Amino acid sequence: MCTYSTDEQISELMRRKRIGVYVGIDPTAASLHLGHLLPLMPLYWMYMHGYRSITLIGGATAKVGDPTDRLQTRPDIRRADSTMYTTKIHYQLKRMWQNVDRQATRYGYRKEWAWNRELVNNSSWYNTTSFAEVVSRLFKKMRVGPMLARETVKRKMTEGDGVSLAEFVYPMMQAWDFWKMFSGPKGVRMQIGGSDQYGNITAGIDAVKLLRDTEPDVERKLPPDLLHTPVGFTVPLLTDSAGNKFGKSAGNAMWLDPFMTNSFDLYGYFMRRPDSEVEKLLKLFTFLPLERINKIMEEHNLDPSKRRAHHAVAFEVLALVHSFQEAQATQTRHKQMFSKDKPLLVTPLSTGELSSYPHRVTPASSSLALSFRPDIQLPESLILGKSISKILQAAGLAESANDAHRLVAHQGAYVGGAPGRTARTNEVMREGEITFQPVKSWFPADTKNFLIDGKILLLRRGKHFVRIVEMVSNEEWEASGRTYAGEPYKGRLRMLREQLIAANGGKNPSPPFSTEEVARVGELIARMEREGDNALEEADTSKPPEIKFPPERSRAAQLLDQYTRAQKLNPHITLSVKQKTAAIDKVLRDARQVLENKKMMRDKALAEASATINEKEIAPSPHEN
Ligand SMILES: Nc1ncnc2c1ncn2[C@@H]1O[C@H](COP(=O)(O)OP(=O)(O)OP(=O)(O)O)[C@@H](O)[C@H]1O
Ligand SMILES: N[C@@H](Cc1ccc(O)cc1)C(=O)O
Repeated sequence: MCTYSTDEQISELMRRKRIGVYVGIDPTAASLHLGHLLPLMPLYWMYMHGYRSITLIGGATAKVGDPTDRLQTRPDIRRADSTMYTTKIHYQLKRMWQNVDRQATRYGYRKEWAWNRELVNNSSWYNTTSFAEVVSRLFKKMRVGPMLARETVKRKMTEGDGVSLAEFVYPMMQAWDFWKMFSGPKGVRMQIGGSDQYGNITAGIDAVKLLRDTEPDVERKLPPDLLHTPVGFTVPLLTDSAGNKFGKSAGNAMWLDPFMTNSFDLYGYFMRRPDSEVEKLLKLFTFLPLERINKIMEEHNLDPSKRRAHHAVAFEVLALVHSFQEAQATQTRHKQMFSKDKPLLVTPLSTGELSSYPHRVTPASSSLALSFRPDIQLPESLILGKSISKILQAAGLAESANDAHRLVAHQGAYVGGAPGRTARTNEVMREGEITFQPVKSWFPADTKNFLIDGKILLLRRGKHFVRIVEMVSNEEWEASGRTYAGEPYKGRLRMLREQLIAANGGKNPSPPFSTEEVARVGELIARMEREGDNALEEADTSKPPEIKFPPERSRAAQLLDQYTRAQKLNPHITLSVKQKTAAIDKVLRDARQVLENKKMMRDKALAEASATINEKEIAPSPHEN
């Protein structure tokens, strides 16, 4: 770790004052990634030791884009995307903060009054600070020479596509954030970042000192002593095997969004790390005390093939990023998959997977928040033509239209827009900032007043369940073959039934699907949603599951029963008809295989039985003669 103040100064500052500390992240992609955890871990540690800890979303800075270590200017982000990224990252950070509390309890830390955390967005001050203020307070005093001498600026100017004025002042925007939180009640004294942020953080420290020392308002002037000294530190960068920084720009990120990198793959990433790295990873990525890490390493070294240390780090990261239950479920699946006794064909649904289905909308459940897909698409005919209750239901935020009505009546649903306004008078929220107002019943035609960039609608149930709805044209929706909850003439039951029949050559399967088969369809569809068509291939390798036939009842009643179960397992299907049919087809093939095996076995058993009978008939009985 590298500090921009001596270690002694920093220790003394932290000993004498509960300083505020922050990590900033620009929402320039739809998710955080593993690399972000590295600066966040020391922030979390400081939180657990009573320092005011702040995660800052760079809603304003993202509009410029940090040029550090880049040769090409970042492409502009469309407003709709930037709203989506900001919202998603906001809720990811929020969920991780909740998990930090849970992990801290697991490790015996007791939450105290001093534990203080905050999630802020720099748009909140950039949208109100005047340009003249920044120019006169900061730009006027900053010297261009040292800024021009920065390696990253020189390289981009000579080897890259040049440096725009906005990019040139980017470090000053970051510095202004530092100053805002340094001089205000947050009392921020420290900024943490990856080692690529060294230049920005040191530039920030210089700027904060300058702003502190040139404060014109005597009432606000802070003394230049240790307690009012900005400091910073950087953490090493997480790199891939070729030494490239892990991140969005390099295109090698392991995303923390389970829909972008599923839990199984995230776990697998840690399982594949070389033995030489794993101890370091345990120290960087977990809250395990050092003695525990030493113990784990001792046990690991006794039999490295068991990869004990790898499992430990993978488990801890998943518990922090997703949830403890998800970590447990993924670990079980991983062990089953790679255990020496052959893998199960159907890995059990994890807690997260099971709770991902909107019929379980219970805002208190954390694992639901994990698998609750925040970004979805819905057609224009719904968004612009139907009531907000219908939209809430279709977005999976309400179980039924009635539930949605109740929700709206009790002001439990929110829509992204300017606070204090109504559907009639709403103004789109300020760029880079995410604000909500309670949903009130309004005419369907008014929903358009909440559309950001003409196509994004933000909806929220309670505090945590957010949906970023992208409105697509009706043609696109039809072509995708998707359905939404409550869509007229497209009940999932009806569609699934039609597809099952279609997959069976136009006839009702005979015998009808068993409960296990229907469950498998549901599971395969859920996995395909997350993993793509690979889910089918993976499941292909071992023997099909044992199928129990349902008791004799009317075939129609049984079918209906099974479709209902399938729907419950996965009512929010966003796969195309083709993909769903493929899943069903696969289950049918397996079922046929089982039937054939059973038939073969039955034939064999019959043949053996008849041979025995024949033998009996032929062999003379001991009593004969
Ligand atoms: N691979 C990584 N290892 C360590 N820290 C990282 C890594 N990637 C990002 N960070 C840190 O996370 C913080 C926020 O980074 P941010 O998302 O704003 O940019 P970024 O991920 O570096 O983006 P890009 O890849 O587009 O440059 C910074 O402190 C940055 O140094
Ligand atoms: N510049 C940082 C993000 C950041 C933005 C604003 C800040 O105040 C701090 C950090 C990065 O791109 O990695």
